[in-house]
Amino acid sequence: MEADTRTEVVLLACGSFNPITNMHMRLFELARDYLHETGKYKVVKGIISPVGDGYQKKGLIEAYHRVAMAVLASKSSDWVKVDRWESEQEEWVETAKVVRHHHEELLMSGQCKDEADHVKKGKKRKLGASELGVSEKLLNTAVPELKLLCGADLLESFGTPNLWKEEDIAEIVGKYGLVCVTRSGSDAQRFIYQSDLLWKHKKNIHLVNEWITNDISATRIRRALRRAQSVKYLLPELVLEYIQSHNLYSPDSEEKNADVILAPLQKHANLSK
Ligand SMILES: Nc1ncnc2c1ncn2[C@@H]1O[C@H](COP(=O)(O)OP(=O)(O)OP(=O)(O)O)[C@@H](O)[C@H]1O
Ligand SMILES: NC(=O)c1ccc[n+]([C@@H]2O[C@H](COP(=O)(O)O)[C@@H](O)[C@H]2O)c1
Ligand SMILES: [Zn+2]
Repeated sequence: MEADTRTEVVLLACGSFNPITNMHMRLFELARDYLHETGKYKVVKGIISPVGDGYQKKGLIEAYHRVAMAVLASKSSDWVKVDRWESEQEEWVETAKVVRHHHEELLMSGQCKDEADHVKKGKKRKLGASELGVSEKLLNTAVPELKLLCGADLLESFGTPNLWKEEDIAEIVGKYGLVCVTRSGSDAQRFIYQSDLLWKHKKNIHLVNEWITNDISATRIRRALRRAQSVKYLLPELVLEYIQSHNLYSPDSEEKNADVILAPLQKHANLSK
């Protein structure tokens, strides 16, 4: 049998997930199909990372509810999991830092696996310098690549003044890579063409076309809920039951952070002063 030479990939999606929708789950499926069809990649895991309360977006309900709903949504997937780390940070964390955190986690788990393999095979001993070199090389080849998964609106938000730091964008697209799913109202291709930085790293930006267009948005779902309109079939049934049993999304909850400036805008505006 031929060895599988495809590069393993972990997909990380950052966002409010306020609440998580069927489209959020579909992003992962679309991205995986796309990467598999290139013949070069094998997607091994998807991570949903809900943003922390410190993001201070208007209408953003508590992280523990958003995480709980994401966990319920991920029950229907055997490869997409929720990670709480970002949601548990008191202050808002730049996405580049979140990506870095997960990359470190991947490196660590690679190390542990290596360590575990040695223990399993009764090889628990100190490695010599030359062996260490070999084992480090093995380690590097074994660690999957981490890519940020997003919709085209998030990519286009790179152009909003004071929202993203140039060096963060450069790190995300240059060092890790982006998988971006088309979204109606956005023109990702044109946006990449118009940005020198994104153009430079275009090989690292995978644009995925959603042919079965479906512009479900969390904002519209919250709006329908406030108006007591049905949102059935737009989000997982378990998520809908959770929303109903906890009475989430009311006119009051939509007013949360109404008078507050979004954390990245606050942070980066202060830096540029
Ligand atoms: N219908 C969609 N098509 C493509 N990408 C999407 C879609 N809905 C969400 N995304 C992507 O999912 C990620 C998380 O999005 P987010 O939590 O902001 O959801 P949203 O539906 O855009 O919510 P909101 O309306 O509150 O902004 C982002 O990268 C966003 O671009
Ligand atoms: N500079 C940055 O790192 C930066 C700026 C704006 C949004 N984001 C992230 O993008 C995502 C956007 O989510 P929303 O579309 O729900 O606002 C969040 O995860 C947020 O943390 C990152
Ligand atoms: Zn959004």
